[in-house]
Amino acid sequence: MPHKKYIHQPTVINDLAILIGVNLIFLIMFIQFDILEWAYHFSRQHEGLELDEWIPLGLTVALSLLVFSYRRIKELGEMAQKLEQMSLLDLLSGLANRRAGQISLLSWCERAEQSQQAFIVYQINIDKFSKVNELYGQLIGDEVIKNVGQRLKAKVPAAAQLFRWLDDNFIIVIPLNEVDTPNNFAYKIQQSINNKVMQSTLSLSCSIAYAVWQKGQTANDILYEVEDALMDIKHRNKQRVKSNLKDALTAL
Ligand SMILES: Nc1nc2c(ncn2[C@@H]2O[C@H](COP(=O)(O)OP(=O)(O)OP(=O)(O)O)[C@@H](O)[C@H]2O)c(=O)[nH]1
Repeated sequence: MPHKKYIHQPTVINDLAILIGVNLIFLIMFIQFDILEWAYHFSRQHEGLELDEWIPLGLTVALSLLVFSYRRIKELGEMAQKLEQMSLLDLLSGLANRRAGQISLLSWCERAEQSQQAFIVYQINIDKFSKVNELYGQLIGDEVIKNVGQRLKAKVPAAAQLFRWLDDNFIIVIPLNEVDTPNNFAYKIQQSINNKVMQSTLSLSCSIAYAVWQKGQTANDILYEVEDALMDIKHRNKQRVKSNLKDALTAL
């Protein structure tokens, strides 16, 4: 059975109210005009119409339609659930996508605000990825993205989350207490990517920026911060790690 969030509650309440109202009117009519008694006599007087067969048949058809509708509603709910899951997945890498990340970051900020437990957002960008496409073709480029995604996944602990953000960018959100030092974690990630890819001659490197959540920061604030840091190192130099660590630690 799909989760109740996939059932549109206001229309359910509306429809139930209408059904109850209509059935109450029928009930009053049945009592007022002795409908069953009348139907019984009518069917006796008009044996040829076979009403004693048609009426029970009508009831079983109504019951069947009820079961049929219930099963279709259930199917629709399950489909909505699957569509929602698909809308949160990046089809190429199989990782959670940017939409999932944006939704999830809101909860990270909310939880951090309540518990004062900081977290870190890392943004990882493959250096000169467009060259991979140019030299080896888009399909190999796709394989590289998948491969990098798998390497990152292997480095991400259960308490953290990994997203394919955009193009050749990935985001990792991790509680601050899950890393020995934020820089070390960044270097570990960098090492796992700065390698030959898929046993080929193709070698990759990446740039990483990170921002430590500070009290009062919204999801957008921290995303701007990490993106800004990444742009900065991309413009200056590749294969670097940049962060707001000093500011964040003093603010905690
Ligand atoms: N094969 C493949 N390529 C993609 C995909 N998504 C984005 N790209 C390509 O990734 C490239 C991203 O390149 P850019 O962000 O411009 O820069 P870059 O070449 O990585 O250079 P720097 O970021 O400056 O190091 C573009 O050429 C996009 O066409 C994808 O899903 N598959």
